Amino acid sequence: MESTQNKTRCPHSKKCGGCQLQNLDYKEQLAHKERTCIRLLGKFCRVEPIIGMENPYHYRNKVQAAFGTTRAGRIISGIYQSSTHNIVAVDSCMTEDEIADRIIVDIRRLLRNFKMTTYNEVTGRGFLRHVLVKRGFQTGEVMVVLVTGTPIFPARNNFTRALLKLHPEITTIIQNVNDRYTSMLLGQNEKTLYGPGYITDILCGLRFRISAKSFYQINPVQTEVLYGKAMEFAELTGKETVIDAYCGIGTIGMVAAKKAGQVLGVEVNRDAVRDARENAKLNRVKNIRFVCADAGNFMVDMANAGEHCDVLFMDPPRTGSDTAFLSCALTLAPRRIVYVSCNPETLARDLNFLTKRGYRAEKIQPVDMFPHTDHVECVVRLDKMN
Ligand SMILES: C[S@@+](CC[C@H](N)C(=O)[O-])C[C@H]1O[C@@H](n2cnc3c(N)ncnc32)[C@H](O)[C@@H]1O
Repeated sequence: MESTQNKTRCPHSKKCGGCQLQNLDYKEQLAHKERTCIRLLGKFCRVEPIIGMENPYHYRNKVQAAFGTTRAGRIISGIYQSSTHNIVAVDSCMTEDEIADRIIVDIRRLLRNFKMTTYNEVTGRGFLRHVLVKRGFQTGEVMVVLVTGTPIFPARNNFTRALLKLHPEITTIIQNVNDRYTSMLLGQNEKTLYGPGYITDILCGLRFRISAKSFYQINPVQTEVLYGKAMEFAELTGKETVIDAYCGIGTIGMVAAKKAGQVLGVEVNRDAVRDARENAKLNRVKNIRFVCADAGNFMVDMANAGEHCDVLFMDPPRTGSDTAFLSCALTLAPRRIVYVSCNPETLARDLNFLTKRGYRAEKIQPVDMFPHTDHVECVVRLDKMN
């Protein structure tokens, strides 16, 4: 009988805790996720077989590493041990982009060469806290964000030059200052040290600009599968008024705009909305506009103004949506809701609300966006009952 152990079992797994399913082979992981979806969502309608990846390794286009110094004075970089601020030294990870991992290792080496320090969260002293790397898998463009505890960057130009010499594939370098005692990775202030301050990537045939603080799906291969299902479920004919709620940089709305009358995107993150507006221009999409607002407040305003919507796409964060949003969605009464979710538990809660108030779940499609972890993405089609 074939072993159920994953052949590339990770040496850091016990301390890191990020890949909860890495001891199962990939087929078993998919079966496990499918069972979770059926347990949580099966009461709403049939759950389709999960769509997995052909190559479920190094799929993450966004990699972040915490930097610190051991008691012996050695600089380390890696991942926080789950639920702690202890850094587990990791140079490569089976889920992360390999180019991004190599850049982070070289930044660590450069710190030593430049005699630069790492930030100490307890004393509030020191320089480098985190490094964030984002790579456009289609374009090859690479963003490096150096998150520092202080705005003062002594050897800035020489450091930037040395990094670019080692990694000419880097297209932009940003310094982000985060001097607060917080678990948030990025601070408010950022300064572009090299390049345009953003990268672009191509998804579903469209080009998207991505800033440091904007959300972009971390597995672009499966995102195309996910969005493909979302569009299939929406069954747009070219005439509809569509809302893309929690729209990020406008990806779902822009794909939908090709087949809709008009699209309105709403997103709370200002940088993401700026990206979304630029993305509409970049792709010459004229039938879309974006509003920077809390999605719940936006829906209340839409409902109060008696606005109309045929199809509502919603893709909230892991916490799911809220009652203000869902109640006003009922008032707007779109004939179809396409709900994209990265958390089947909050999805079940929100489906419970909607299916008790006039909507029926017609299709549920799990997509594996996060191999080796226990996270699973789903797209659901809900139709309004007459
Ligand atoms: C899971 S992401 C989805 C983004 C986009 N649909 C995509 O596929 O790339 C959720 C987005 O919701 C935004 N968000 C979180 N809370 C929000 C709120 N209360 N109102 C509007 N947007 C919110 C986040 O900034 C993030 O961009």
